[in-house]
Amino acid sequence: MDLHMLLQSLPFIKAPEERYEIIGISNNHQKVEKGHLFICIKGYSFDGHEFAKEAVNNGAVAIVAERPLQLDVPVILVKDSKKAMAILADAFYQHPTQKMHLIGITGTNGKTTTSHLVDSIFKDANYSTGLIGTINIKIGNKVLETKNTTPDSLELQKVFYEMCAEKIDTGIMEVSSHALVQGRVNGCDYDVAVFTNLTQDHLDYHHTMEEYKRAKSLLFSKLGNTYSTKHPKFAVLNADEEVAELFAGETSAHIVTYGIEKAADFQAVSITYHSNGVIFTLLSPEGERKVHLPLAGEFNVYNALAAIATAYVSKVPFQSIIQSVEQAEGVPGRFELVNGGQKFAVIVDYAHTPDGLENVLRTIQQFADKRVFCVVGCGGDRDPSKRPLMAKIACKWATDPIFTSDNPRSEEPTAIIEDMERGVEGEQYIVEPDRKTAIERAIDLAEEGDVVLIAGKGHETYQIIGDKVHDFDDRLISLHAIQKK
Ligand SMILES: CC(=O)N[C@H]1[C@@H](OP(=O)(O)OP(=O)(O)OC[C@H]2O[C@@H](n3ccc(=O)[nH]c3=O)[C@H](O)[C@@H]2O)O[C@H](CO)[C@@H](O)[C@@H]1O[C@H](C)C(=O)N[C@@H](C)C(=O)N[C@H](CCC(=O)O)C(=O)O
Ligand SMILES: Nc1ncnc2c1ncn2[C@@H]1O[C@H](COP(=O)(O)OP(=O)(O)OP(=O)(O)O)[C@@H](O)[C@H]1O
Ligand SMILES: N[C@H](CCC[C@H](N)C(=O)O)C(=O)O
Ligand SMILES: [Mg+2]
Repeated sequence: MDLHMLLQSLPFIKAPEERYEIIGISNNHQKVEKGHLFICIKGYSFDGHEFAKEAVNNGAVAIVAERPLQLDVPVILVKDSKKAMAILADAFYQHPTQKMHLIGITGTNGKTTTSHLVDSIFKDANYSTGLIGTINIKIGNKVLETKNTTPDSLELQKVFYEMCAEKIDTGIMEVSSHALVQGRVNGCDYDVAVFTNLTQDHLDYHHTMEEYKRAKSLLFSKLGNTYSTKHPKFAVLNADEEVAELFAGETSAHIVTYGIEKAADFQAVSITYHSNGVIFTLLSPEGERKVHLPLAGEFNVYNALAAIATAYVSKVPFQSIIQSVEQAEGVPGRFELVNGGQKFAVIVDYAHTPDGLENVLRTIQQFADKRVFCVVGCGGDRDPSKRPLMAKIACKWATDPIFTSDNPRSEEPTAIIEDMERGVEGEQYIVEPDRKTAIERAIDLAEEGDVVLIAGKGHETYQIIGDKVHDFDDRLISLHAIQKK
């Protein structure tokens, strides 16, 4: 694309007089190829401006920067290069999200599960979908690995461009609070924005719940307020969450609600819980309907309601929605049962927040008749204030809590466990910092009728200790332990 044409998307920018053909955009100097535009981002760990020279050596023909740089190629100065990157990426990839139906899902817990439910509903109704989230990115049948739940604007718009090329009609994505604050989703033209819930997490980054709430609200405040040729827009909100009212007030989109406790457009009543699922009556604009959800736990009723409402406002036929929800498959690492022929249940679950852990343990309580083992740790370099809370919840709901490591990252594993122990004075628990040994211990101790919950890492196939990434999969390790037993 011609640089002049590309820069038209940024107002008040002085473009160089010469003409340059831009064949790609990069914000990492290692990914720069000949003919690229390099965007200097001042990040949390590095300052991209310091790599501008190397980017030029690697073939960059122009630079976008926040401060003047002495280089042999044109330097285009902007006030905020992260914001500029989102605008340029959207323009370079020809505004891909304006060409598809786009669904964004935010909230502390349930984004991955809800997005998978929405994805299968659309697929079952013969839509062609793209899915972006924690586990991976899917473009039709193609699967891409990803570092973040929500990629940066450059990667994101490129993925949407590829989706358009593959004739994907519906994009479904998880939108993290980090992404909202960092403008990774600027330029995304959402049709439906979905809110799951808000409970404590990420206070290391957002500092206060007020700030965290404000971050989440951005998905709704921006919905329907930007220029878009796609109408109508919908905000799908959890009526049982206090902040939903605030989000409703901030958007000009249509509001659709779902919930259990309060009256809502899509409400579940007469709920009965079983070990392998939930049966409820759905009250909806289409009338009353009994639903057999094959996923356990009240939290999955919320996820299913959010998915049903999202598909409904997207005009997927109601009959098809319900049929699909009733055949829902579990999401990897979410309440995933490990079966090695043993006489006790082993569940691997991605619960890594106080609310997530409490929900999953409460769900287990509904069917457990004997002991409940809970192997749990907390991630390093993440919100330390959730550590004592998660330990307390483990001791409240499990008969046999075992505190261990999650991904310690740069922190000392025993120091993280000490933080956890501050929440549980006088309680009975086992400490085993080595996660593999902790899992083996729980499985070794478990007897017929017991339940072993292995929480926190779900689908992850690695463990980060220091800056080393080791192969580690809770599901494989527990399966081997069962087989050894
Ligand atoms: C704290 C945080 O959010 N960091 C994110 C941020 O990185 P950053 O701005 O700090 O980038 P940086 O590493 O300082 O680099 C700055 C610039 O220099 C460039 N650079 C850097 C090094 C080099 O050798 N050459 C070079 O050109 C980089 O490409 C970049 O353009 O922007 C990057 C691109 O978007 C993200 O990958 C990165 O996520 C890190 C890996 C991370 O762990 N983030 C977590 C906290 C996160 O975002 N989590 C949420 C999910 C949370 C949830 O559960 O809800 C997520 O969406 O994943
Ligand atoms: N609606 C919900 N409310 C509360 N807890 C939930 C809900 N849905 C799932 N959980 C719990 O939270 C864990 C994570 O669920 P899921 O992966 O769907 O959330 P997420 O929002 O995508 O998380 P992340 O922010 O890490 O990507 C699950 O394993 C389960 O224990
Ligand atoms: N998206 C979350 C995932 C946490 C998963 C847990 N296993 C950990 O590493 O803390 C985060 O980055 O905070
Ligand atoms: Mg997720």
